[in-house]
Amino acid sequence: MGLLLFVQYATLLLLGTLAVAVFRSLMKARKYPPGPAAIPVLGNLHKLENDFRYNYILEMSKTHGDFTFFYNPVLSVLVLSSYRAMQDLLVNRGSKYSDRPGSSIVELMGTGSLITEPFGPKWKLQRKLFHQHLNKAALPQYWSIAEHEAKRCTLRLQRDPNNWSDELRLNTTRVILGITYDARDIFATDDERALASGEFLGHVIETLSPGLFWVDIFPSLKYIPSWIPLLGKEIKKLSKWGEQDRTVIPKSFYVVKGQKEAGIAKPSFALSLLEDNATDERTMAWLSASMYGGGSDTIWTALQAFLLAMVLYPEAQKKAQDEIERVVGNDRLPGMHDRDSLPYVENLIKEVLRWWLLAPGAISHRLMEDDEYKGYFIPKGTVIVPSTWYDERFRAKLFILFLPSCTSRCISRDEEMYPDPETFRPERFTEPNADGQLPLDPHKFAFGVGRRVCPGLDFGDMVLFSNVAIFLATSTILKGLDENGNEITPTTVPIHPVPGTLQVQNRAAPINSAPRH
Ligand code: HEM
Repeated sequence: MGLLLFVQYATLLLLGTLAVAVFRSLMKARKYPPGPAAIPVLGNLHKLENDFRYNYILEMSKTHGDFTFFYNPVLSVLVLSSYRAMQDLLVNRGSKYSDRPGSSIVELMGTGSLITEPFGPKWKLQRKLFHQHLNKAALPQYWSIAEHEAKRCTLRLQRDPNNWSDELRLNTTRVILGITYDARDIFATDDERALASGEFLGHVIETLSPGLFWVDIFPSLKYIPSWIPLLGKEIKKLSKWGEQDRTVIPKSFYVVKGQKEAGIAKPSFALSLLEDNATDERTMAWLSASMYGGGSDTIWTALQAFLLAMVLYPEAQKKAQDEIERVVGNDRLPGMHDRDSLPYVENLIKEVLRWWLLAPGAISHRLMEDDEYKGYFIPKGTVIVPSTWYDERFRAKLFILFLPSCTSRCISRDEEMYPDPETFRPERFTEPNADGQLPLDPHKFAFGVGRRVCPGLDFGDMVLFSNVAIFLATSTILKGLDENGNEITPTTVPIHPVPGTLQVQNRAAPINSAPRH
């Protein structure tokens, strides 16, 4: 071995030893929250990549308690596994824990949305505008559109249950784009506006997956020329997404603006923003786009979960149908005014939210300053994951990343709170535990916790009720049959059952009758 080579090896060895020593002293000096064992330099975040599965995190939370820390020198992740930890950090320390990852990506793409907006005054204003239109008192104006679409969807499902997933998708798209832009002329899921909104949502989701992009970790990389291998490719991809979204997404908003100027605009969220001159036009356009971003996939998924639960748990379906028949009768459809008189249906909706909620809107937060919790140090910039469920779409490319998909999966499987948690049982919400407490209403976590809690909660819940009540009053969903006449039992994972696995039968209330308002 030449002298030069020897010196090189020796230097490397020295640097390595130094790195390990620095790492060890850092880990010692700072008492990080519990997590799997860390290795020098990489920390332990790489463990998530190996087996970032719901079970793995559940396992971790059993070992480490309410929170598990995945350390890495450039990006750490704190997974919150209990409602208590979420309350402590996201609610009680909301001013520190309400930022989002991904802001440098959004900046690079030149897009926007309430979902990705960094915590601050601009975010606050947008929340206020959202709230003005989607608060509880504002909801009655949307009842008829939600019910109309629920009836339309049910009718189409009765005619062709094979297409159920697309029909539910179309239903939520028409409701959301309907209230946002009065765009009700969407008749298929491949409508340009629906497709563009769906793609935009996909981009938002990826943007929010912490560490999926290097530029999110090192924002100055955005200046890297696109011809540089690997990193340049990332910049190119994000720039292309940005261009695509910027070209298509604001279009619907400007259609409404044109209609307003021509005096032919019908009431919509976008029109109200324009009439109130609520903020600058660009922000209004992206804020309107956030409606679809936040509301479409979430309601769609909850409705799929509802159908799946009805197929797998026919006794729950029957009980809900009996209640509707008893309270509402068979001459008309159930409406929002009936809601308080339908406790079983109400609990069924809670159970849907608990049992299977894949909320792509379940979004991680970013800690804005160093913090200490229960004696542990949590560094500024740590990504806070108030949920612990894996979804393929959020899979990270690099050893440092991943993301959650659902705020509720772990809490929803808390056996103390929800005994036999994998079973769908609406009755559980009427059964007090040994301390006389009823189980936590899943609305309290399925829509997020803290200052960034879903601003579409009441609206989304209203759309869910309309669909569930109208569907159950008019239809029964059954397992489909294979070519030999044998029942097909859809699986719960993945959530989407294959077309052909369901049958929908007409029943009781006539679909064309009106709900009572
Ligand atoms: C079943 C229906 C829905 C579920 C389960 C759901 C769930 C969620 C969750 C878990 C979050 C993240 C909260 C957090 O970061 O802590 C969220 C955020 C959000 N949701 Fe929803 N959502 C639903 C419906 C809707 C609807 C109908 C809209 C709009 C019309 C909407 C708009 C939003 C927006 C804009 C955000 C981001 C808020 C922010 O970052 O400040 N969501 N949602």
